[in-house]
Amino acid sequence: MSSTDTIAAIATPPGNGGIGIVRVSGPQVPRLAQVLLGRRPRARHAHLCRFADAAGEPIDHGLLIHFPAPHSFTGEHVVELQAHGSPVALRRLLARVVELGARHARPGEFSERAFLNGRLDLAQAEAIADLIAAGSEASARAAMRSLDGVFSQQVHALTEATIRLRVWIEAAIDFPEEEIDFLAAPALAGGFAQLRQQLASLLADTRRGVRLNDGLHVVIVGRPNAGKSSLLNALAATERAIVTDIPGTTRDVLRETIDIDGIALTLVDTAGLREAEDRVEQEGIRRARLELQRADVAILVSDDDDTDADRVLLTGLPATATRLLVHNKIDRTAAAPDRQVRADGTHLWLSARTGAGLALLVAELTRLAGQGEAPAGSFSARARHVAALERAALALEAAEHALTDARAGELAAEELRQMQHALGEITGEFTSEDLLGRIFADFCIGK
Ligand SMILES: Nc1nc2c(ncn2[C@@H]2O[C@H](COP(=O)(O)OP(=O)(O)OP(=O)(O)O)[C@@H](O)[C@H]2O)c(=O)[nH]1
Ligand SMILES: [K+]
Ligand SMILES: [Mg+2]
Repeated sequence: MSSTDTIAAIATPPGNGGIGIVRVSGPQVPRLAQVLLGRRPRARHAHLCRFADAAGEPIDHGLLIHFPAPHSFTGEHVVELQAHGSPVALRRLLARVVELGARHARPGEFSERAFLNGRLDLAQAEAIADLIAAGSEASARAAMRSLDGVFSQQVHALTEATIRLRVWIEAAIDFPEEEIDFLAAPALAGGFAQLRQQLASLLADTRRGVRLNDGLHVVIVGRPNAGKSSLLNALAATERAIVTDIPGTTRDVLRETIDIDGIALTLVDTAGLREAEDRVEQEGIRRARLELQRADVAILVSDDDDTDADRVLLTGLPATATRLLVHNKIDRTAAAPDRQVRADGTHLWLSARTGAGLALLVAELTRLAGQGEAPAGSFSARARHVAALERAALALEAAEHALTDARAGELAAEELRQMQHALGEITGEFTSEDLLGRIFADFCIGK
């Protein structure tokens, strides 16, 4: 699949720097490079070049490197123009390239072409964006492993195993008159068990990969005035959130990222939960509940003034999140900092105002972040990969049921086909334009 148009973009970040690069990809590149250089460039050779506009007026001096198709990042003809990192000069250089027949690239369009030309699969392309966006060393290492194909290889191995099982079942359906009933063979049950285990292990690694990538999502909720914003400020050691003694002070969702042991932790402060009359506050409460659904860790802050209301809030916490129940303002009662693990979650007694007991909470968060601590070989992943693996797990379960409960071989084979499809969505063997559009739109321009 090769594109008919040629794309161009400034590939270096905006601002002034030592070097800036204009990248161009597509069929017009050989002609365009020849015009810029004044002769045919040699492949992968750094030519010193005087870049000039149509009238011959110099734009900058720099290097021109031609990567002929298919040995380039995109798999197409690519030329890189390395100039000085002057935004004005780079814009002029880009304008010159556009004048010569290229068009402005959309965000992620180079990577999209690399994917469409089979230079890398979809999970690898996503890893490029994740590497660029990595906020910690752990996440950068993990993204690099995904870019190297560590994650994709495991998905492929699982796909292969799925296909083997499917072929077995389809063969058994096609030859029902065989002496042996292949659908009841112990080897088949063994194959299912192995596949199930392989999938579960990949799902666990992928979930950790998402956490490495996105960090831990910690959402702070509670009644108005419980001290949620005070707690965010104390943890982040900033005066990020407004704190007043007026209930309903926080109305929007506030985020602050902190780093614990190389894992990024996103702290989210939310509007106090209550029956609000005010429309703005109601909207804040709605957003707070939405945030809660995405939480890895939910911190329910209370000041023990209305324990009935807190009990109601406790039942509203999502089952998927780890619960920490913070009893704030111990300075008012002179109680000592404490930690107790109870049936409904881990309880902590502290004071956001004086900082007493705050270390207990930090230790708790460190422990939770540490669970995501990457063993050697961890790769980065995205929520969409987890969703695909979960769909694969459902299909696998259905296939096994179809076979053991109803001996419905055709149904089982169909479910395994669904499973294979779900796995193929991760690496991009099966995609929709819509999905590709969404993925690459989040990339930077020039990548
Ligand atoms: N004594 C004492 N007061 C505290 C403590 N933490 C917060 N407060 C006070 O409690 C009041 C409310 O604090 P906020 O942090 O604004 O509470 P909130 O939960 O964010 O409130 P809303 O945003 O209105 O829902 C303020 O007057 C704080 O100074 C604490 O540990 N001890
Ligand atoms: K308040
Ligand atoms: Mg607040």
